[in-house]
Amino acid sequence: MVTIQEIEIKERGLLAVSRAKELGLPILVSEVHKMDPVNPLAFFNAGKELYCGERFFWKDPTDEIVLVGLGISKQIQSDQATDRFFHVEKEWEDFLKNSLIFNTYTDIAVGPVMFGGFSFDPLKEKTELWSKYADSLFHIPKYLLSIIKGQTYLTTNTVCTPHDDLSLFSKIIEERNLILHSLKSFHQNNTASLLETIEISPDQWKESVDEVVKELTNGPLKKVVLARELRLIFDNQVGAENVLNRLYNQQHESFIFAFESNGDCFIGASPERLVKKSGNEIFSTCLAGSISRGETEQQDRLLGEKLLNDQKNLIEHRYVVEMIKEALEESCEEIILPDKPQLMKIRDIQHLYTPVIGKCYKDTSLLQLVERLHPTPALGGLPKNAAVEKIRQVEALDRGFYAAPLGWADYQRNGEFAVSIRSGLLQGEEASLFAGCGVVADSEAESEYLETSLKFTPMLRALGGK
Ligand SMILES: C=C(O[C@H]1C=CC=C(C(=O)O)[C@@H]1O)C(=O)O
Ligand SMILES: [Mg+2]
Repeated sequence: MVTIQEIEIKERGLLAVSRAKELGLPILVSEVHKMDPVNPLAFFNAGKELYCGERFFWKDPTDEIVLVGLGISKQIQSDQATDRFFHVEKEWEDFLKNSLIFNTYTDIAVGPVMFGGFSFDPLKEKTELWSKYADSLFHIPKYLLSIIKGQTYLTTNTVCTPHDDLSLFSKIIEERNLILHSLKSFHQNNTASLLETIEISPDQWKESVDEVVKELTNGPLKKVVLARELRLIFDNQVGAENVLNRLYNQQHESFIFAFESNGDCFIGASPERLVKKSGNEIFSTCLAGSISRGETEQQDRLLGEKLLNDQKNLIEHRYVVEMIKEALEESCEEIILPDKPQLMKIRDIQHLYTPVIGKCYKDTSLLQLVERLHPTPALGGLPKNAAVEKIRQVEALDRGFYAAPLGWADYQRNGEFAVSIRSGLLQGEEASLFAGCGVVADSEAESEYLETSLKFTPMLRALGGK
């Protein structure tokens, strides 16, 4: 268990109270403690009573970084479309400016960390579906569990206003003890059964693929990613912890994420990194081009070989590589990427995959990189702006946070964003699942339709529908 140095916390509290009064501003006090190992799912679950609707979960594919946040000590949110990445970064940096950070550890992703993301397209008309998520939305949690390369840390973030006194810190100690004492291992309880699965306008979607294919043949558009929705109806509230637990066990090779906001939960298992920044090292992923897994080892290998040699999929992939390379070249003094894609095999699907690494210039920020990259042609298309406009016009779906950057940034300018695909939005007794595919001049509506069906599988299974 964590050694809770209550006296120390109160001393720090005094310092914060006097600083907040002196500056007339809210002050963040952030403290990091090392802990014995904690099951991250149990930590998420421990917040069910006190912090339901204010939790997040993140795990990268290698388990190097696992983050679980409970409560909201500060929220950064806006529906502003212009310069949205810049504004989030500015608010984050301003918030950190006067903070008191007590962190003696060198690992990344401990101390003040913001978690959240952006909508796919802030200019698309918002529907009721995504009314609980602002176009830019980040939470700095009250309690952050960070498991970094197997080491466990607990960060406690307290925002102290000029009107607060020391009692604020006594309350925090009490609350924290409550969470730590309620950490018991998580047991799956299946309270919601699937009643109905509704495909949202599949014929209309196929028609839009045909329409886009015609345009692609005549240029200048080269690729447009089109997405659709599957709506699931249950007999009871769908518990985020149950779905998360299943994704964690069933899709462990992916980024696993959950992000609650105002009672809804955006959740998924994405295989695709947008960008990671650790110091000045940059990692990105080109992922586009898909085929199913085989039933036998041999069939699986043949399918993989077919994908590696398939012109339509190679083109779909090449557009992504070209764009990511170009975007990163602007910010990096050096980038390295293989000249041919390899296969990424995950539970239900295999993809063409090209990893990219780079070294960015000293003054490059993570959100600048996110802005340059989003959306890559794996989610938007090529050319970028024309493709996003086309999606805005022809796609019936309100994508919200689907296919958009979701991730974390720490106070030392490190962070990672995945592209939130293979995802769904839990809303009480309903869930909306999203899947899209890269439409190029050689695309056929029926096979793109089947590809999107395959991409629903991981979320469907986690929701008990497979
Ligand atoms: C847009 C999605 O997948 C993208 C990522 C990998 C492969 C893709 C494809 O082959 O079409 C898509 O570009 C999705 O899963 O919703
Ligand atoms: Mg595809």
